[in-house]
Amino acid sequence: MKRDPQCPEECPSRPEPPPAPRITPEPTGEAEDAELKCGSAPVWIFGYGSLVWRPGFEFTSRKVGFIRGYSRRFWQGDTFHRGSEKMPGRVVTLLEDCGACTWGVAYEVRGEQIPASLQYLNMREAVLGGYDTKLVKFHPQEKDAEEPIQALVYIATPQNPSYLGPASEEDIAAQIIVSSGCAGHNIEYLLRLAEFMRYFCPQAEDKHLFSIEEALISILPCLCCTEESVEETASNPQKSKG
Ligand SMILES: N[C@@H](CCC(=O)N[C@@H](CS)C(=O)NCC(=O)O)C(=O)O
Repeated sequence: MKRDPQCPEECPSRPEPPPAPRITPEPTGEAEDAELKCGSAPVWIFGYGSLVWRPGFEFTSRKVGFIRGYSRRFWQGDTFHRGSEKMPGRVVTLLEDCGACTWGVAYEVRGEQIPASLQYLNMREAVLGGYDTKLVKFHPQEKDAEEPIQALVYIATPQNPSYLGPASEEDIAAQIIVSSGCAGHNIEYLLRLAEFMRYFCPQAEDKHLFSIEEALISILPCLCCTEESVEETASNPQKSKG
């Protein structure tokens, strides 16, 4: 399979850093509190799913780029944001995959933004979504970017109770079509991620993502028409089946 040109052919020589300790949003003491709030060091948060188009927290800057050694997969179930207990939706997580790359957005947070963003993401990703935190090396797409940036990433591992694991792209598309939750329809989640990749990372490959989008459009052909029809179908998929 052709690899993304940015990715190494062989596995990265150095193993990834150990998983980040679970970050408690409230600093433990005065010193930590002051450091977090007034510390000059920024924290970078890497998003590769809904975070690329709906971060939901304040940030100082953001960069498009990639992390090595992972593939993005719609293998995490979601019974809150894009699904329900009865009809879980499917959202993305990362699968360790030597030689692969996952493209997304890294957000720089500083000062007061740090505790606020971590508290918000702890609730959205960990408590409601079943994701764990890990530290990874983020490679900005700018050609003149020297060093990779250490970033925090939220990954749903197979051990979390909402993990669904592999399925055919057709079955994943069919599950997405019938799922919606508090944040909106699962169709919107898929299409906005595909739109982000086409617009901001046109050079990147993501066969899994675009195969699911293709399967979804073959089931709901109206989706390839206009933005309005996408909104319309996302809010009322039964009607668009004709
Ligand atoms: N951690 C990934 C995936 C995040 C994700 O999609 N998490 C779900 C939680 S189940 C979410 O935040 N959904 C909000 C939404 O769908 O708008 C990322 O960095 O983007």
